[in-house]
Amino acid sequence: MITMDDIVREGNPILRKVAEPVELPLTDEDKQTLVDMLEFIKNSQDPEIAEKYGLRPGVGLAAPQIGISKRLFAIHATDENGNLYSMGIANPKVVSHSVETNELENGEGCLSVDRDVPGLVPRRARLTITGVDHEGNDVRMRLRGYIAIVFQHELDHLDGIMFYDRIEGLEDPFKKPLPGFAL
Ligand SMILES: OCN(O)CCCc1ccccc1
Ligand code: NI
Repeated sequence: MITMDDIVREGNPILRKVAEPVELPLTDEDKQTLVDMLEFIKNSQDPEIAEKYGLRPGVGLAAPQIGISKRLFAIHATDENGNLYSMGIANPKVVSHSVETNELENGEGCLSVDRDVPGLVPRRARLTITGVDHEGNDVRMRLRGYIAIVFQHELDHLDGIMFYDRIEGLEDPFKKPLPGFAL
């Protein structure tokens, strides 16, 4: 089972890589990765299991966070209407999105970030994504509200983007100092 020891923390370059698409149909290995990530997220939300194994609760997990630079992530989250999204997705693609943005009023966090980084994280209010789920089925989902935000947090991980990169006016804490002559 995946535990916090398997979760890569900020500073590890894998979190800044653009992850590779996976071959289709899904290999058994990639299916297992999605199943393992989904199991971790469910475990992290179970008070007993989370307590027993010291898991930090999360609603999503992207493969780069467990050291696998592939376009795979898993989500186990309930939206404002009580709809549960519990799935693994391979090669997710945003096929359309709103101009309108939305953000969680308390900002975001990340299992790969062991510190609080306050600030609003602007995200698309609505988006349509396609992909392949952990059972190999094609999926197409129109997302809005909380679940749209969760999906975008995970999608960003596949492109090497961390939530704090999107906080207005926050200098990227890991930006390399520019050579002397640059402003
Ligand atoms: O990448 C997953 N992760 O680090 C766990 C937290 C996910 C998450 C947290 C706040 C808002 C959206 C998504
Ligand atoms: Ni994250």
